[in-house]
Amino acid sequence: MDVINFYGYNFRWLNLLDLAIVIFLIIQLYRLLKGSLAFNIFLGLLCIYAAYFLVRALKMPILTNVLQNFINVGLIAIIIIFQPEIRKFLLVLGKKTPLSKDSFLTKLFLPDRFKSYKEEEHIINEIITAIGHMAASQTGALIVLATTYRVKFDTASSIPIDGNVSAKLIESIFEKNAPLHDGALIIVGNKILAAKVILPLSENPNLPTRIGMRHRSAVGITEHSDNLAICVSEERGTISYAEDGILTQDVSLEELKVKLYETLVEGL
Ligand SMILES: Nc1ncnc2c1ncn2[C@@H]1O[C@H](COP(=O)(O)OP(=O)(O)OP(=O)(O)O)[C@@H](O)[C@H]1O
Repeated sequence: MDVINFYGYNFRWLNLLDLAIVIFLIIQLYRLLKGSLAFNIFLGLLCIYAAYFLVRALKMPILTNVLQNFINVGLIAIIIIFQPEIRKFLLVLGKKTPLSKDSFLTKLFLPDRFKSYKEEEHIINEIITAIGHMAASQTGALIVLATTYRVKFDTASSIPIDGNVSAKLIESIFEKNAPLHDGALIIVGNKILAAKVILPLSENPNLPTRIGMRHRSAVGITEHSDNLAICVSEERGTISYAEDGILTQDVSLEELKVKLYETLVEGL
């Protein structure tokens, strides 16, 4: 009953489900890796798997043996090589579980679901004021808002601040001749944690070629962690933000405000 006959081959429904799940996982992996350097490694691994099945079907014992051993050791290599991508995949998966912070169940049963968001609104207003002034005066800036996970950065080159978020403080840090204006400013909760932070540069070859290091590092810091990075271009005075490795350029202050609400208020 549960066996299907297809051109003389017998399949069970579970075999089809098995195949569908594998195809689904390969498509998800493809979407996750597309555009990154890891994508070429992924294609290389797929070729090795295809070669393995081919030589096995052709009954070539030595090559089958060699490729089989390579695949066995390869599993550990895959975990090491794809560690950032696996992290990102699990992060996305975790966001969609019934107990994640933005799930319906969590919002329903969270004891402080009616709390007011005065503090977050204050932070948003201060950031928007600073970004507005810096965009108008074409002052280059890069701000990272670390949301769920503590952002990891090179503490050796950065300067710890630990000050309350305020427009004046942000603007004075990015003042063109100020000693801390280079690099990124990190905000965690209601605190400016550090300035002059060097961020990892994105290696995504699909980013627009005209963007420089500031925008590329904004993308880089959001590729493997749950952060929002905001840039003001010194060259053009435009505002952009990066999230999940995607750069949205030339946004208005209103659009940025909506994004900040989504990140700091709705994401709670
Ligand atoms: N890895 C990095 N991490 C943080 N900030 C960086 C990094 N690399 C460069 N920057 C910042 O970017 C500035 C240089 O920006 P660059 O002109 O290359 O980029 P851009 O994206 O074209 O920005 P803009 O439009 O403001 O010119 C540097 O002065 C420094 O403050």
